[in-house]
Amino acid sequence: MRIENATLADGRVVDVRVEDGEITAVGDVEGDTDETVIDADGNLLLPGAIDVHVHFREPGFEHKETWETGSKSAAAGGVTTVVDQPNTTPTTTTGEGFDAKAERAEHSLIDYGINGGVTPDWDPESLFDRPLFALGEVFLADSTGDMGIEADLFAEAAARAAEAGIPVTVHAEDADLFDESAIEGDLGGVGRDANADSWSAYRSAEAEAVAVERAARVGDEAGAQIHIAHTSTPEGVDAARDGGATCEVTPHHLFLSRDDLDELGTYGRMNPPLRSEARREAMFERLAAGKIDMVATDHAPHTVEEKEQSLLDAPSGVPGVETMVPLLLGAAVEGDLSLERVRDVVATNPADVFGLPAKGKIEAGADADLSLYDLDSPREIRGDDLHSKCGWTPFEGFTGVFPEWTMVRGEMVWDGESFGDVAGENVRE
Ligand SMILES: NC(=O)N[C@@H](CC(=O)O)C(=O)O
Ligand SMILES: [Zn+2]
Ligand SMILES: [Zn+2]
Repeated sequence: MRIENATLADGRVVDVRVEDGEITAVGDVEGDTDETVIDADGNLLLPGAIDVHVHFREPGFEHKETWETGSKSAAAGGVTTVVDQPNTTPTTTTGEGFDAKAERAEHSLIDYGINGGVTPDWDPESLFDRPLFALGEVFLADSTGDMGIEADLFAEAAARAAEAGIPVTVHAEDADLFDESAIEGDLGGVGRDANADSWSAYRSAEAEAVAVERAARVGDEAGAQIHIAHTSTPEGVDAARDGGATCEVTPHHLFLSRDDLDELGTYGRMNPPLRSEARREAMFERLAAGKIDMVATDHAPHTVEEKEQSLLDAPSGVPGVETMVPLLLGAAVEGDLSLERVRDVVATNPADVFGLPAKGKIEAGADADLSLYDLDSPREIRGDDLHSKCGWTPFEGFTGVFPEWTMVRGEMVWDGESFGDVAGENVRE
């Protein structure tokens, strides 16, 4: 197969040859009359995005998402590799738990990694026996699934991960610094009528910075590679960098703030919570300046029915895997971010940090995980148009640039209208 006349993020206009699922040449590629030709029409060709933080909910919560619906949503948003988190039922904290998830993951249309989690009753021996992507997300405070652990168990987990040579992804919030008084009294009605700003006051910014600092220090002492999940504050990002850890930011912490909670209500409840507009801007600046390693979505779908409850009863989390690249490209079109930066934070850097040499780049020898974008055709984001099972988005009405098509290892998984019959593979096997 030959992709003709594609513009890369660095501005080069090239042809790309794809053979047996791999990129074999980039540049002026000799024409071959026998092969399939895809005309890129001068549009932007990006390496498939790698989202190292999704919750595809299977096994256990198939009413929220499945590997099939989650991976379709990802593909339609230009994501070709995802990493799933352990707060499913059973939890991915034992070899058996891993196997149960691996069986479901065979329904994925895109490539994937499976993280192993830590709970007091985990079984590190059998868990580390499996092809883990990373240890994580390790919850230092309770979130969906109530998998928060104590300090000594975290230290033990970091030591074991160091021994096994795998990174540790940490959900860093310190529950001792949560402000319980913020969630007392009248928190409004259900759904969009709830006072979700209380959630942001409750799970304080300080609780993140302190936990990040500790995670980096404990990881350093254990000799473990620490990656901080969903940093939501500039203080958290700076603490990660100072402590020698890498970090990710979610699209919702880049594009939404406490100012949006009036409208979002419980649909804007997530952990860590939305922050002030000033902190959101500071996060965006750090991303643009190369101080945040990657964007990862923390795609955490819950149904409308579940969100239509009081602030304390509605579960935490928002979907996002399909809108990550579209929103970032929308920002690039506005001049807020360079295209190379978008490429780096969604593909190149996650591949580097997590050791995926065949992924995240457009060059000979890499997997042909690719997406094509027409930057002249941004469109309005609407929950109804997206493919997650949950059926809603916190970015309703925002503008995004969606892919014309997406391929995984040379196979068309999304052609802009329908999904191909592609079998995703575990990137660690
Ligand atoms: N982020 C969230 O608010 N929720 C996530 C769990 C998590 O990542 O903390 C979920 O699984 O629903
Ligand atoms: Zn988390
Ligand atoms: Zn998460």
